[in-house]
Amino acid sequence: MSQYILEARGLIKQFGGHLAVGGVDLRIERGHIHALIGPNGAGKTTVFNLLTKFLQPTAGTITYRGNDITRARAAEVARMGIVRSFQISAIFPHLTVLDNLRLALQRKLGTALHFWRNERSLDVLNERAEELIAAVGLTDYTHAVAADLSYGRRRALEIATTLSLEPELLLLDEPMAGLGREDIGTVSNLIATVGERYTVLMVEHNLSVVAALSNRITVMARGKVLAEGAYAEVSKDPEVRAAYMGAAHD
Ligand SMILES: Nc1ncnc2c1ncn2[C@@H]1O[C@H](COP(=O)(O)OP(=O)(O)OP(=O)(O)O)[C@@H](O)[C@H]1O
Repeated sequence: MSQYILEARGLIKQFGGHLAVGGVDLRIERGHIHALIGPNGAGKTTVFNLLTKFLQPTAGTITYRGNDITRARAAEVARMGIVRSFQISAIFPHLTVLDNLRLALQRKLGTALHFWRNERSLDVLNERAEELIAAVGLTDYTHAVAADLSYGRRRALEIATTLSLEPELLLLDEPMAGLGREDIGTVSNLIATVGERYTVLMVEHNLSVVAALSNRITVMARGKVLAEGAYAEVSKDPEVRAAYMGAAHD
């Protein structure tokens, strides 16, 4: 078994005449929290869209657990265990935390019509929902309505609904976006915990969070990979500093 759960080679995405991703190689090691960073417009979201098959690459290959998924469909790769948070795991604001989880689990089982007839399967569902709620630290909020939760707890709920799909590779799209300082600490700790069980690839602009959480980072600028490695090394790279970190820290 390769140490890399996902490998992208020579990824290119052209939008009309615009080269959004211009030949990106990316390797995600199993068990790592890997961050994809770079200034606005670098191509990070486009890479996420290519990996999750929301977009088809103009050229290049993507291999997941040794399988070529370059031409696979989004639903297929999700079933294979590449699950993206925040875009697809919409939560229902008027439902409780428990009901959001039950719904997410029910969707996954695809037994919407028959499910509620069988009380035992309902119990199994409740048990799993409660496990997931505990895993993201929301047990005290099990019966709270999602809309009443703080932003940080809502994000925790989003992570729980994503985990309900049993991912192997979890893609987090700017998990700190819109959070206040206190919530950043909570969600950051949660990602660290989640990272003990799952491989994580995250796009994140908050460099302190990236520095604290990531085993490895890839820096993109203008559609290309500028550098890759541990945060401590990469953050010293003059080219990276000039393109991104220097600008962010000055
Ligand atoms: N659907 C599209 N059609 C045309 N151009 C696009 C499309 N999606 C992205 N682009 C362009 O591709 C480039 C890369 O965009 P992308 O959103 O991937 O960058 P990003 O690194 O995620 O930026 P940000 O940090 O601001 O989210 C940008 O110039 C953007 O305008």
